[in-house]
Amino acid sequence: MLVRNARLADGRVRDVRVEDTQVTAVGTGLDAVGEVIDARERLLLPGAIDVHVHFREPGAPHKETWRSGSRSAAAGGVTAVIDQPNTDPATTTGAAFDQKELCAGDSLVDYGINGGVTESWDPETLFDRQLVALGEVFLADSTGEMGIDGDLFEDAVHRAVEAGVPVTVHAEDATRFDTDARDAAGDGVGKDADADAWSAYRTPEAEIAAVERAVEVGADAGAHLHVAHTSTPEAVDIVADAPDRVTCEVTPHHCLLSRADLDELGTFGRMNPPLRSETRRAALYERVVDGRVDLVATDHAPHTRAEKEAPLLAAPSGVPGVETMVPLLLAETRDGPLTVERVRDLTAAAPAATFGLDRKGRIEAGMDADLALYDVAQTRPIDGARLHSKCGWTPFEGFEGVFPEWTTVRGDRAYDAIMDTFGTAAGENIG
Ligand SMILES: NC(=O)N[C@@H](CC(=O)O)C(=O)O
Ligand SMILES: [Zn+2]
Ligand SMILES: [Zn+2]
Repeated sequence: MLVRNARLADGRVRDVRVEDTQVTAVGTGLDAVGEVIDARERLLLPGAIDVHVHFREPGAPHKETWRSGSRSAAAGGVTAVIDQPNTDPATTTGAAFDQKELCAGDSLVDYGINGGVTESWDPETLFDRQLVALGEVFLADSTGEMGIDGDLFEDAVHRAVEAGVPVTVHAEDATRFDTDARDAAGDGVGKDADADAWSAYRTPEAEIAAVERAVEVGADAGAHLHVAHTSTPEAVDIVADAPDRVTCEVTPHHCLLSRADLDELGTFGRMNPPLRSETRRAALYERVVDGRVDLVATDHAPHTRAEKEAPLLAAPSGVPGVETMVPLLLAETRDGPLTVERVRDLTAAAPAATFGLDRKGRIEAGMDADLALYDVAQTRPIDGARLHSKCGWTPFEGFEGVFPEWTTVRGDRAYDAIMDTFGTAAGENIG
């Protein structure tokens, strides 16, 4: 196929030739091969790589399956995902890894699988598999109750260094949570709940202290340490001041939502780490814009509406996001502070570089033909009912988004917006 006259993120207008699974040329006036797609006035981006998703299989297919989650990804311009280990069973042994890999066979997009750490993990068999990273390693309980203590964390980091894999960490220190604030939560349900109590409970200091400690452990061990879903500017600054092999990600929800939105969101806005003050949100987003933050990832954590329609302390933590990440960020290039190049780097080039995915993240000859085409002039309000995740809702209801016209995974059409249809191609393990 030949994508003719596409605008690339840096503003150049180029033809992009795709043969079989790869981009074979980027240039002007290229000879046609196969189908020719007129991409004039359209933006062509490398498929985004979401390094932090929870696709829920095995264990909770009523929340999400590899099929539904990967459709949601493709419809949002995401062509590869990395799945986290808090499934059931947790991905803490070789056998559990194999079980997840079977489920991931249903994925429409490429995928990596991370390995998890609990008291009962089996590092021997786990490191025998093709992990992308160890993690997210939970330093405090979140969905799946996989919080571990400091000694086990140090041990796990050392083993990861021996195995040559990065460590992704969920950094919150539960000893610094404000349990009185949690216990003061009323019994309102769903949108009527006092969800701000969750933000008061899981304090900024709990994240800052845990990131400080994790970075120390990682640096001492010579690890590649990646801090998941950093939600405070202070934590980003600790990572930015650490050696090069310490990296961090920030989610769209921590950039675009704050405690001020919790009246509206109620328990649908409960997640870990929680939404922060408007002041911290703005300072965090500033760091995403100026390059102190390495990359954006969604922490796509779907739970059903019925599960979220509960009192604050009974509702599960987490929000979906894999389908809305690139659309929201591209909308922010129209009237917000981001440039299209920065969006490309945050969602594709940097995730690929951080996790060593050599054939992904850039549009160049020899790279996988993971592509998404956008008309940045066209935004539409995000509507939870039209998204493809099983959960059927979004914390970004009504926000403007720039959605892809189509997405390809290694040269195959994975998503076509005109008919809202999906391809049949199978995603591959990139671990
Ligand atoms: N972020 C969340 O609030 N929840 C995540 C787990 C996690 O990333 O902590 C989930 O799996 O539901
Ligand atoms: Zn987490
Ligand atoms: Zn997560």
